[in-house]
Amino acid sequence: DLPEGWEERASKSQGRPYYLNVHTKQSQWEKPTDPATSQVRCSHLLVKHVGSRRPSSWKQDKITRTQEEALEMINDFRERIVSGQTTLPALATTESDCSSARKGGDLGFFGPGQMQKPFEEATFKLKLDELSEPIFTDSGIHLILRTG
Ligand SMILES: N=C(N)NCCC[C@H](NC(=O)[C@@H]1CCC/C1=C/[C@H](COP(=O)(O)O)NC=O)C(N)=O
Repeated sequence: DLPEGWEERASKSQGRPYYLNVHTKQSQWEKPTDPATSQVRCSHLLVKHVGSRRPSSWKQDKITRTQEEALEMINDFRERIVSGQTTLPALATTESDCSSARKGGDLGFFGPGQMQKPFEEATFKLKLDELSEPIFTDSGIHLILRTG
């Protein structure tokens, strides 16, 4: 039978089973041979505000914008990505208040317990290549793109 963390699911369209990683909700056609990983990968764009746990960044030594202004910026950025005018990695490079900006927002792989809960839960819920709604953490307001 299947290695730990995998479940077999009947595919409606293809008339053959696919396999679901119960930790990351990712699915695949190939029958798994290894235990399911609980690691996911994402890139994010963070806009900090005066209420952020660390209201400072590579962009701005003292961040004074309000949470409301940060949300307006995040919504504008999200529109520009959804409309295809730009991409999250490109925008994160110049606009993100996180040091990951220098890597297009890439945070690498992480598992449960590493990131603040709202961020972790949002990332695990996203499908591959899906862009989140604005996500609020103590760091500020994020857009998350699931990449792995
Ligand atoms: N494992 C990896 N790659 N790095 C460790 C991340 C530690 C983690 N960080 C976060 O949860 C915030 C929200 C999501 C991303 C993130 C990035 C923060 C945001 O900036 P800050 O509020 O710290 O100034 N910058 C770096 O940590 C935490 N448990 O505090």
